[in-house]
Amino acid sequence: MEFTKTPGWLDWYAGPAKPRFKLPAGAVDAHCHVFGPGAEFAFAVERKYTPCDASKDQLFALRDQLGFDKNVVVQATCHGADNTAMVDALLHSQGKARGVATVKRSITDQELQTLHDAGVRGVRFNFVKRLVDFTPKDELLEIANRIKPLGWHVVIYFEAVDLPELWDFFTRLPTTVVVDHMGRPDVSQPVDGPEFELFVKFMQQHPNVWSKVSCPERLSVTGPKARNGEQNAYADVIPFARRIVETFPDRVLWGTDWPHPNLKDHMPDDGLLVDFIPHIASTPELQQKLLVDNPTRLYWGD
Ligand SMILES: O=C(O)c1cc(C(=O)O)oc(=O)c1
Repeated sequence: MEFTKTPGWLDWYAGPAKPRFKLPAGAVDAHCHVFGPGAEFAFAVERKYTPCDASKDQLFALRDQLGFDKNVVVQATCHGADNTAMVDALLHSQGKARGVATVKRSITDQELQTLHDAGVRGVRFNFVKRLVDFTPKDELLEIANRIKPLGWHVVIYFEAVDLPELWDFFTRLPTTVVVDHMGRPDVSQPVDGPEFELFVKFMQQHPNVWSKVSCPERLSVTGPKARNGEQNAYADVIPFARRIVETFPDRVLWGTDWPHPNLKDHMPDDGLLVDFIPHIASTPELQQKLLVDNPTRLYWGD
């Protein structure tokens, strides 16, 4: 099938810099996606955007260029609950990729087992209204209870302003819960202001909650952008990510978010995004946990 990209769509950055920061051996890019290719893996009818293609081979080339060992491929909303493209990436990764799927309550036990055998270790629940239609909470809770015996976790994506309303639901989830992109804080507010304090409290009170300290390019208001060799990109996000890494060193993950869906302003150079990591995990010990130990435990623990 032929697809026309959403107007204004920014394609991923070709030819990223070799990072100056040398990733530790066994490092995992724990949040990235594949898009299609649309001609092979059609985008979902219910999608809210139509991206450029971003294939598994292009993802694996990026992995090698940046110096990562492995990937966690998260089902992108443009593929809805059709996990075929993501699973195809896992199956062609030679054990170097795990996945997070989107499933509906109609999924059978056999289908769940097939996803598990391919390398899926979690499901994603999305509450960002511009990306997905609403799914009833009882359906999500039912799914969470069904994936728990497989040893999977739940990945949640939401905006910081919605945390109060979603709190009761999140805290009822029976599995490990991984928050995408630090719950999307408004980084123009103080790092010790009420909004981010609520997120810290969420993690403090619930030891099953982890966070990805990813997507500075989405959260930053002031920049500077990770382009043209910039070594001090997204300065306004650093205090937020650093606080989470230093307070919860054993419950944090990092990912590129390649191919960076729905960016409006600029497309980062993924090599320079890797150079952002030492600003938020400032010691070799914190880097080892963030990039190797935590993702390996969560995704390759079995
Ligand atoms: O903020 C976004 O637009 C976004 C979208 C998706 C997706 O469409 O799956 O995933 C992300 O991690 C972030």
